[in-house]
Amino acid sequence: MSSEYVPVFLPHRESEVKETLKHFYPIIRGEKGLTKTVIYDGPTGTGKTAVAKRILLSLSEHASLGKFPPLTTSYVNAYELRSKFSVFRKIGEDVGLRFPRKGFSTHEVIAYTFQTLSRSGSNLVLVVDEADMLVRQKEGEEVLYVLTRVGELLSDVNVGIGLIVIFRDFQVSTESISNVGVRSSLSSTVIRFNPYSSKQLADILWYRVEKEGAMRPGAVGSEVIEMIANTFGYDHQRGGWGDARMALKTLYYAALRAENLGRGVVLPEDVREVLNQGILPTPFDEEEIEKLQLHEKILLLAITNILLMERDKAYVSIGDVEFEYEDLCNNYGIKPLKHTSIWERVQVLKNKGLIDTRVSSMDGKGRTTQIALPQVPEVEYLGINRVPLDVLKKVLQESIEEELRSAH
Ligand SMILES: Nc1ncnc2c1ncn2[C@@H]1O[C@H](COP(=O)(O)OP(=O)(O)OP(=O)(O)O)[C@@H](O)[C@H]1O
Repeated sequence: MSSEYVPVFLPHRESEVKETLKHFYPIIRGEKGLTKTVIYDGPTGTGKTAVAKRILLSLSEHASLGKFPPLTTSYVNAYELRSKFSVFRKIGEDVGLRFPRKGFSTHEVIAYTFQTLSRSGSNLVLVVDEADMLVRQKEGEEVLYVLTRVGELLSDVNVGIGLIVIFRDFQVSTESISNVGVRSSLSSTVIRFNPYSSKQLADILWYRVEKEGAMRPGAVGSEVIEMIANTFGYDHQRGGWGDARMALKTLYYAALRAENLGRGVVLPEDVREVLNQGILPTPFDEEEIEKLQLHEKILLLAITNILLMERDKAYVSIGDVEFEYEDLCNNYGIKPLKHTSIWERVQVLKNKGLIDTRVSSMDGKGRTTQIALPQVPEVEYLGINRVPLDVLKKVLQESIEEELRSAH
């Protein structure tokens, strides 16, 4: 049930898998000297990463059995690897090379990596996840530039590259790309991942329970599955999240509750309790929060603290957030970041779907950025619509303290 798990079965995403493979066919067949790019675009929890990772796993399994010409696969997460050097070092590692942190230039890492692939006659299928982060910086644009033009940039290299670039909001992200070459190389095939309907979420939950063996057979019934699927399913008229991650996490927490109470069966009551306490039906997934960098956690805690103090407000100003953030840094005994870095981190949190921002004009005083936490979806039959701020606060505090402890 972990977000990191790559499911074997991906119901309702068969056509996306098929379309990607069709596009990559020349690369899989061993053709050299070309890059085939596919863009995945869609909101959070719609299966983009799961599909991409499943494709990598299947391709590398087939290649290792000798069913295809040699093929290397690689996955990079642009959010976790924030520099051009780290991205290419990870690709190099997946190719089987080891680069120390110091001593190699980015260009050398790129050259060695692709020369090694070329010499071994292998093609590369690469996933670049969370690319929204990448294209915000010039360095990030360069990553895509290099990947789409390896053949031109390195004359002694002859490889075929299949590239999946994953965006949460492709249109908005590409507007910020300044390099015309990068922009045109991304104007290729775009596969759109739509939010899941209730019916689709129910299938996904059933597959996870029965086919992937996440739970003991009989531990969960259709009432529970439908309750969760209906809560998070997307509908054209009603809207909704359509997010499989939230649906799976809710089932997971409901099962944990049942287990803690010594019960072998998940009941609607467990689901209701999870939704009521707001343990998860928001993007505030503990696994996601753990992955944030220290200052992002502190910023999120600052936003949470202000919202807890001013419960009638939905939005807080970035100025207030900065004050609270500096106070927290002082309390934790660490140096706060400067204004522009804070701004960048706010964009990171926004990109991760952890906060919403809007720009408002303050009676002639100029424009200011306002920040909010996304709301829990309206769950009519439960009458809930609130963000679990105290839960979030506790998770953040524990995570920050743990990180500071382990740094000492
Ligand atoms: N069709 C599906 N079948 C089974 N599990 C799925 C399916 N779609 C998504 N999931 C599961 O839902 C969770 C979220 O999916 P995933 O991480 O792929 O979403 P995403 O679109 O990449 O989201 P994000 O933009 O937040 O990274 C994962 O645990 C994944 O395994």
